[in-house]
Amino acid sequence: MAKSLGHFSSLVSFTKTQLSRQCARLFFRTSVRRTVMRAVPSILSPKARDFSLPNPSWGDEMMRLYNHYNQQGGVDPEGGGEQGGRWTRLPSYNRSLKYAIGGVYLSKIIQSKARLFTRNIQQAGAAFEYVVFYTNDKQRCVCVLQAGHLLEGPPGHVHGGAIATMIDTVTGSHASLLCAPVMTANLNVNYRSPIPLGSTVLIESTLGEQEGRKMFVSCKISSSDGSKLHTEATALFVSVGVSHLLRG
Ligand SMILES: CCCCCCCC/C=C\CCCCCCCC(=O)SCCNC(=O)CCNC(=O)[C@H](O)C(C)(C)COP(=O)(O)OP(=O)(O)OC[C@H]1O[C@@H](n2cnc3c(N)ncnc32)[C@H](O)[C@@H]1OP(=O)(O)O
Repeated sequence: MAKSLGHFSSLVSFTKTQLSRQCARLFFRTSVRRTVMRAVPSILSPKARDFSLPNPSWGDEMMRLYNHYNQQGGVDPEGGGEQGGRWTRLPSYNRSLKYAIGGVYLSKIIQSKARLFTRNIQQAGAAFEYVVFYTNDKQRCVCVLQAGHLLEGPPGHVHGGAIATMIDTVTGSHASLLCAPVMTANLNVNYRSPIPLGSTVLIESTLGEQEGRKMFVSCKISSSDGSKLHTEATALFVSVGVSHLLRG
């Protein structure tokens, strides 16, 4: 940690203008894919905790579904063939914006106490316990969510804002796989049936049309056995340049 802080501190002296200029140059020089790959080692530092791995708070259903999707080369039960049918787990940390843009960090965010909204509660199992998997062709993502007791809205059920948060997170992570960074431009949610607090549900995200910087993603939440539809949603993500994030 001290080592990485030392690394960041050498960048702290960047002015906003200098940083914006450098980021813009780097953004155009490198492809987004390469940018993301360069960021991966810093995200995957040995000291960072991956929150999408099992912990003792995970119930039987959460574990069952985790094991189902996590099996190496596990095949999607709905088919999809070799190409789209295998699932890969997406690691998850408590900082979303450790974006390293060709080695230049967003220092004003790094210096803050910012934490990823869905990963900021210490007590395991109290809030959002989830893991996201994506297919090889990146057309689909599935999230297994166990909704903890701190997410209560209506008595005994999950708060609608918490549901929207998870939809934004899953569809946003999905869009980020294809073109990071992205921002949510539009999110439409239809709540069909309440989600019992403590239950485990499946959040499925499907990539729709892509038009330039725009990515349309649809999403549904169903009970873990698929028998009940809880929520349907559509989202629009717009890919942005790093300078957009620095605008403040
Ligand atoms: C190393 C990195 C690794 C990466 C991997 C990360 C892993 C993932 C990690 C953790 C996952 C967490 C995932 C969480 C995800 C959460 C995301 C959020 O919650 S974002 C916060 C809420 N959103 C905002 O605050 C946006 C505010 N709005 C804006 O900033 C702008 O309006 C923006 C960027 C959306 C668009 O602004 P413009 O100036 O860039 O572009 P313009 O020209 O306005 O729009 C572009 C196109 O989009 C359409 N558009 C824009 N907004 C629209 C809207 N609301 N409805 C319909 N169309 C819209 C426009 O009509 C235009 O379309 P035409 O190109 O003309 O066809």
